[in-house]
Amino acid sequence: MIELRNLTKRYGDKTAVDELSLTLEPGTVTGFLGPNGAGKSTTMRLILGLDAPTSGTATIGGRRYADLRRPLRTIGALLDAKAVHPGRTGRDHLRAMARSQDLPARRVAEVLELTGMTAAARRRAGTYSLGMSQRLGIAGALLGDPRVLMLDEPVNGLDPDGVRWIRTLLRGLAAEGRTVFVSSHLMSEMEQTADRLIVLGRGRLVADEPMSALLTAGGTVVRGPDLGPLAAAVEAEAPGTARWTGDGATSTTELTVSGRTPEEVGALAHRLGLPLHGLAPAGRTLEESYMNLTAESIEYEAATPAGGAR
Ligand SMILES: Nc1ncnc2c1ncn2[C@@H]1O[C@H](COP(=O)(O)OP(=O)(O)OP(=O)(O)O)[C@@H](O)[C@H]1O
Repeated sequence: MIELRNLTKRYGDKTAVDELSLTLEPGTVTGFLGPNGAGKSTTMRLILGLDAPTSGTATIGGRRYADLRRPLRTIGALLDAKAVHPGRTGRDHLRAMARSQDLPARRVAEVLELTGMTAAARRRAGTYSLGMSQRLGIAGALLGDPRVLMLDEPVNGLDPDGVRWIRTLLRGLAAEGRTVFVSSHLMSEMEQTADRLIVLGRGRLVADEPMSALLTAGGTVVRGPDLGPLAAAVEAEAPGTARWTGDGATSTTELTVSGRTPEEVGALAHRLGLPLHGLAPAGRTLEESYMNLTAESIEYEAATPAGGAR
């Protein structure tokens, strides 16, 4: 179990993590999402004691990382797959890790097998592709057979086969009663892997929900050639509930209206005499729910293309 209590990290006047309180439970895969710069990696570094919190605490099974005698037996982590000595073979890297934690050498062969890295184990890590480095990183995280796994973007660089493999692996680890905490930007992947989602925005908790709740989040997506009057009418009645969500690539605009059913939005469009091309409940995919949740907290946003929907 991982517990964060009012965890805060400031770099100068930048607050990377802001009063974050969470409990991550055994037996579940918890997904960690948020826009670039939201503070996900910083949170993970604070849990591993790689950075000191400005205030608040992060504990694993009730103890700070620094107080764990053999940390790899308690928590396995993958933060940066390329943080391996390039001149060392994958096997030597894992052997050194195993020795430092008094783990039996046979465990190295086991995790190499588990991650499909046996054949590449005698090659130098510097020659590995990103996907192979990710696998080696996961092998390292599993080495101590820990009850808690924490992985930062583990599917980054993996081929479709690898993506499916890690999904099955993480689900299996949670089914064994382990605590699995995993960040990703791949919504469709998270939708299939995580039981619970934690969304961070500008260092703060934006949402902490079971996946099932996020996938059935209310609201309506409406599409049509000219939804400006509809957006204005919705905003006049309930400010902050209408949001342009189309990509601006076609002449059809798309509006997401929170807190209203398709029937209500359809009736309003009818009263305004607006033609519609589509009307459907919102939040049916994780990506839609996520975009709604993080709209306010995106720091690094690309400009909408000229003539776009915004
Ligand atoms: N060592 C540091 N010194 C100064 N600022 C930092 C440092 N580490 C992180 N930050 C800042 O803290 C904020 C959070 O960064 P962090 O890397 O935790 O975000 P993230 O959610 O992991 O982003 P991404 O999805 O892009 O990986 C950013 O504004 C970042 O610039």
